[in-house]
Amino acid sequence: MSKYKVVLTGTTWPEAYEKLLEQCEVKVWEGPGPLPRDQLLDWLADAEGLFNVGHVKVDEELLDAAPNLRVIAQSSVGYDNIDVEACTRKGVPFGNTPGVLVEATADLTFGLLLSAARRIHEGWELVKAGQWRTVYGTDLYGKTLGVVGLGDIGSAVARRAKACGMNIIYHNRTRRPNDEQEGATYVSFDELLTTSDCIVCLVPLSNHSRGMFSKEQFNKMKPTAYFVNASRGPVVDTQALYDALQQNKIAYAALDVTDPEPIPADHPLLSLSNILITPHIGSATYETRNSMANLAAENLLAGLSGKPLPTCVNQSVNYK
Ligand SMILES: NC(=O)C1=CN([C@@H]2O[C@H](COP(=O)(O)OP(=O)(O)OC[C@H]3O[C@@H](n4cnc5c(N)ncnc54)[C@H](O)[C@@H]3O)[C@@H](O)[C@H]2O)C=CC1
Ligand SMILES: O=C(O)C(=O)CO
Repeated sequence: MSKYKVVLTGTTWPEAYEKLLEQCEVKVWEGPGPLPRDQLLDWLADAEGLFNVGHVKVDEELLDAAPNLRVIAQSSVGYDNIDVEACTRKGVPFGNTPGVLVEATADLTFGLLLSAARRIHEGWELVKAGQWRTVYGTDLYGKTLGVVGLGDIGSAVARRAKACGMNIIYHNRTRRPNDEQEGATYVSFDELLTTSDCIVCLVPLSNHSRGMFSKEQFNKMKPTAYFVNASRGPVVDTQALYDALQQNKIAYAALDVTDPEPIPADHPLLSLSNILITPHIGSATYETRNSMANLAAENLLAGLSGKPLPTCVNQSVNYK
């Protein structure tokens, strides 16, 4: 039987790659740097499957350059880089990787909050500089955590925070009865902003959420507030965040995602003392990234063989 023609926008994990090689003839971009757009479009001319390792933009242009494309699989749960409506219109199922990365991302997100609150990273820098002195932070115990975007990951963060004695409030597009049974309280966005001691953002990037944290929102927060963003950088107005931190409108920010991303070393945010930034590593554990790649490979191989994708975003084209 002839092998399926598949394009990988970058290298993936060995276990998943071996699974693909069993059934696919692959073109994989191994660098240096990101896959050039013209090279990708050229490779897609006869491709039946696209395995999107990063967040390469999938739009009309790309879909028109890939007339034989039967499935797109992405090794991430967020898919703001994918024009899902266009994929659906062209009958191309798209699979992401929900679920498998929840605990790892929740660990990192809560770890950012804890490190910011207790200045763990600052203490380590001082020790390395030969300065053994106390660095004061703030308790999490008894404080109010406001989660904006209480979905799979947000709920896992809330579980961690509850175990640390925090009170949980949330604002969401959908109510979460199970989380409310566990003690979370639904509030308006404004009430969350004005009453939270710590705020964690875990919403998908969309036309609704883009820029949802801007000057108006930071001005409503407590001057003692800790702000954590592990969703997508453009959910936050970066200039507004810089101003809020620089003018002490909020106490501290901890980000795993930025806008722009990667953030340049000379960016003004990096000159501030009340911020901590990690390079989009929420799901970056060996176990989790391997699981994500395996699930993406399952999605791709299912689509190539005309079977429903295990985790398909546009279900209307998942069952042809
Ligand atoms: N930093 C990292 O490495 C990672 C970041 N992420 C980001 O986290 C996001 C959330 O992932 P999951 O929890 O798996 O998704 P999810 O779909 O389970 O939860 C998202 C929640 O946000 C809510 N929501 C959507 N728009 C909203 C808005 N405008 N205002 C308030 N709530 C809103 C939804 O109702 C939903 O409950 C992903 O879309 C991705 O952007 C995900 C994994 C890793
Ligand atoms: O899964 C996602 O959406 C990420 O950001 C990377 O894990």
